[in-house]
Amino acid sequence: MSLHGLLFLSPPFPPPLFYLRSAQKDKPKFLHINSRWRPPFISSLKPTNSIKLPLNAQTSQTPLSKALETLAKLKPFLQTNHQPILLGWLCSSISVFSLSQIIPRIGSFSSNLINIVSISKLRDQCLLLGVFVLVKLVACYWQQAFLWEASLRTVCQMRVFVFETVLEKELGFFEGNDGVSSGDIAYRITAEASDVADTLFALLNTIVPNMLQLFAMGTQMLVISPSLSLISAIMIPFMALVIAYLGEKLRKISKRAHLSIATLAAYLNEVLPAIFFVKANTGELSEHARFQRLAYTDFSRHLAKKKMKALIPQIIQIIYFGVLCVLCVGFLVVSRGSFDGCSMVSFVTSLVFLVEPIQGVGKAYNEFKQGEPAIERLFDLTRMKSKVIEKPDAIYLGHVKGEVKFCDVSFKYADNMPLVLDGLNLTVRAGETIALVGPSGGGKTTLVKLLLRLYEPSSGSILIDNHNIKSIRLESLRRHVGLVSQDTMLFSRTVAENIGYRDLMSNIDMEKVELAAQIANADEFIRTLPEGYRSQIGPRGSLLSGGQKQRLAIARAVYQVSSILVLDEATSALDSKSELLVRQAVERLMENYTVLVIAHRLETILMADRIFLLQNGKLQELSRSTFLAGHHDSLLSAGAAI
Ligand SMILES: Nc1ncnc2c1ncn2[C@@H]1O[C@H](COP(=O)(O)OP(=O)(O)OP(=O)(O)O)[C@@H](O)[C@H]1O
Repeated sequence: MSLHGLLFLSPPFPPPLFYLRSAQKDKPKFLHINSRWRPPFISSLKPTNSIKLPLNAQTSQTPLSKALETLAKLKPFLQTNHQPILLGWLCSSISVFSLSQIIPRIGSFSSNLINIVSISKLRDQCLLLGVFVLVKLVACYWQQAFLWEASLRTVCQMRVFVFETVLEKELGFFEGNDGVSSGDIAYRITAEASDVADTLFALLNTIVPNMLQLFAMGTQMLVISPSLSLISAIMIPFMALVIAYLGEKLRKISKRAHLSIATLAAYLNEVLPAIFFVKANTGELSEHARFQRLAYTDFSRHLAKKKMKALIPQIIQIIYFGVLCVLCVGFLVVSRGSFDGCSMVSFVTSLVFLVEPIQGVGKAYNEFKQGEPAIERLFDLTRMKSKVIEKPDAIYLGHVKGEVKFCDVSFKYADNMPLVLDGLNLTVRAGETIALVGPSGGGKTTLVKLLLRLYEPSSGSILIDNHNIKSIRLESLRRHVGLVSQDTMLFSRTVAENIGYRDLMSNIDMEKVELAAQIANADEFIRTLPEGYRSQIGPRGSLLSGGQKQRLAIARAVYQVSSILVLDEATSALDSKSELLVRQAVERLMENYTVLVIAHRLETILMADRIFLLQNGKLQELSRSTFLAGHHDSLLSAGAAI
């Protein structure tokens, strides 16, 4: 496996809102970069790591405990946004109050209109009615505006929190050891988080206004007929049971729909970046068939979800009105004569207005059940603690000479997997260059991952200048170990931003950028680009040639002023001129750094001070003559890294 995996899900370049874990680890803060747009709430976003989530739930839960657990996850985020929520609810009570004033006024206004009372009285009534209508409309607008702000802000904070947690995960999480593909992660944080915003809005926009209406209409019914109100009230727990049952069904169907769309997104994420390969191998037909299958699965699952959503309100209405009619008719027959027609009309009118909020609550509950899988899947990403943990007393290394020691290092990717490295020992002196060769799958890349502390060794230790890397701050360690990976990971940014990637959050030093480019033999071609160092290089550096990409990657490693460089030499063949330029750049690096090179070219191997063969988890030093005499050919036939 190549180093491609190391950067497979590299963080995207700063979005408008960017969360920085600064050098002072305990003081995270939000920064805004290159963005004119600034959401009004952003200044009040709380640092996300101040949010404490409840512990994850256990298996075998009832729907209610599951719902409560989901709400508990949202609670800390909602609490930080209590202000717009309360303002929204205040507006909703003003709106309900206005409605309660409008309805009787419309009645008396229309009767006055028919009976032609004085014009001035009609005008006053009309004005008052107009004021209440206006207040209701304005309150209704602000209710929705505040509640949308609360929902979207909550989701924005959740996204930042989840992304921060995802970034802190060890590499294994992204390499699929936990079964989550990068496309799936992206889908959860983008589209599914938007679903959560809709769910939150539905909940917040329903609870208080509907409760108020329920209360107002319930009081009116109680005044008209307490016994008939009691009969109607009996229906509520029964209806709650029906709604809960159907809601649980909807949750399961929604979860399947979420999974199918996430699979579709993950598939596209995998196949579109590989379109070059697909076309070169005329794979369009098979990819089309695969996409069609996935799209059809998604279609059928979403259709099932929509049908269920449409069915639920109908079932609720049929049951509610059916049972209520039977009960009311029975009551009227029993209490014949004691209930006049006018009271009956008022009672039924109130009942109709009472059913509306009950249905609203049912709808909101179903929205919640529909959004619950999205919330679960989003927070699932925050589970599983990284095994690579920075010690609280980890030290910051200002300068290192560059001596690297592997002491008895063993490693396997999972308990049920074979050892990739088996009691490996290696000492690289400061300033020395060693070439690592060996058969494909021999563990060369794994060795590098351990040095960068992207994984933890199963046993043994790795030292840099006699400091165990476990006792060094991760940021400091990775600043001292520069990496030029086989698959040069470049981003859709300018040349300067790609070279000065380390300093994107502060100021990129242009002098250093140019110097690094000169060392990497890249300066010349960069100056021929339309805007020089400010030229955009396209997605993944698509506007550059293979050799130019490699030199840019080398320049990036040089820029970071590492003492130790890991070079995973690209296997892709370059034309002889490009190859010479890259080799010259590598030679320059070898003069100033401790270099571990996973070498694929004979010239590079021969440039190294020492050559090591990594095979069956063990390391064996080869003299130049031994290598040339025997191993060169045998390694080539075994598909080795030369
Ligand atoms: N994330 C992973 N999870 C499980 N196994 C892995 C993972 N990454 C690599 N392996 C396995 O570990 C072994 C060593 O892989 P590694 O990538 O270190 O080899 P390599 O020597 O760099 O190979 P190549 O020269 O082909 O790039 C291989 O058998 C590989 O299948």
